[in-house]
Amino acid sequence: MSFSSLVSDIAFRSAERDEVRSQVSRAKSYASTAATSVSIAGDISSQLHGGYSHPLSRAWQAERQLTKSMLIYPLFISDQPDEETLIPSLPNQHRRGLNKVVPYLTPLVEKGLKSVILFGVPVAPGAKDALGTSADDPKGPVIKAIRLLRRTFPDLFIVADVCLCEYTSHGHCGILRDDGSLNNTLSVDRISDVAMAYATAGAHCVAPSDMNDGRIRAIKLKLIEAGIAHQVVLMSYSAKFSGCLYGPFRDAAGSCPSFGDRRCYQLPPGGRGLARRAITRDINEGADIIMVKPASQYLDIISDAKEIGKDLPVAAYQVSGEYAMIHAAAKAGVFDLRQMAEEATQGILRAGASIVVSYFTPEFLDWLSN
Ligand SMILES: NCc1[nH]cc(CCC(=O)O)c1CC(=O)O
Ligand SMILES: [Zn+2]
Ligand SMILES: [Zn+2]
Repeated sequence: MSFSSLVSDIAFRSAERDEVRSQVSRAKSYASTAATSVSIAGDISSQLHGGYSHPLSRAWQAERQLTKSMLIYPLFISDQPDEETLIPSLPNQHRRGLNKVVPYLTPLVEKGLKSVILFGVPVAPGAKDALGTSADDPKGPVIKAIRLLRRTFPDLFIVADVCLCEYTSHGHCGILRDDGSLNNTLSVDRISDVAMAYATAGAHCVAPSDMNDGRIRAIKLKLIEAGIAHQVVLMSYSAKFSGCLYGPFRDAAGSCPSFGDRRCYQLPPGGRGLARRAITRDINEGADIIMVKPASQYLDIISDAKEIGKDLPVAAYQVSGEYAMIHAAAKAGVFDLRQMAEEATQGILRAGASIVVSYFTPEFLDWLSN
């Protein structure tokens, strides 16, 4: 150290010491009058930095820390057993046939993967019709995958997404009337049959994402009637908003509607009140878990869900568009991928979720220690 820098260092230190001394004396005099003065007490409590000066004390600031058991990983199961196709708009994610799924999952399960959610992708010609018949085909990809995964990975928690859009020729999430609108009664009947087929095949959890009115009640009643309600979790996509964030998923699942859109059954992005009503309704109809989707654009809805359903776990689906956006921005040098993935997830947990459906799950298995 040169003489001049030593001098300035000493000067700095003594200035620092003076500052500390004056802080202490200020704090003492404030403390003696604190009982009578709110603003003075406020000055003492303005000293926050000490509370999070260590990595551990920083971690303690979060109500919930992400752990591997909070993550559900979405899988696209093709009806072509040997298929393994990269989905261009969904970085690093593939459509896989049954023969490719187990080799892919084995190392992930070893790293602590706890749960997957299954989406069927029928690509065989003629696999789609107006009623979505292939959704609960016992030889279809989802039912076969449920059985295979239960057998191969006894500790893996299997969620089956329940919807018709991947299986209908028109790509809508239910059965249509002649005028192209959803026939709610027929749709609910069909959706609840599909949920039952997945539950009987061994899914630990069925998750209807169709947004037809009354499907939670219908599914719960069928589960009760069949005597399996005690062993199947019913997770409702209660607050599912329409918008532009499902694009890559629709590429992956081939479920883009052939006409119209999903605005009549998915919620309008501004519909906070409607979301609250849907959440309340689904709780009353027997949902065990409430899901909000998308996640980062709807953090207020996640927090509403936690407030309305105090006694239920809340799940958030960080959807394909959110995931693709983070990848694109990271690639453009806007931020570091890992840091953003962690920050987005932290926001989702902070809002009130304790379950996160995320395409980042394989990365988190590497990044997390528990
Ligand atoms: N009912 C279909 C369904 N189930 C899950 C997603 C979206 C998941 C994602 O974007 O990652 C969708 C898309 C949609 O409603 O079009
Ligand atoms: Zn679906
Ligand atoms: Zn659907």
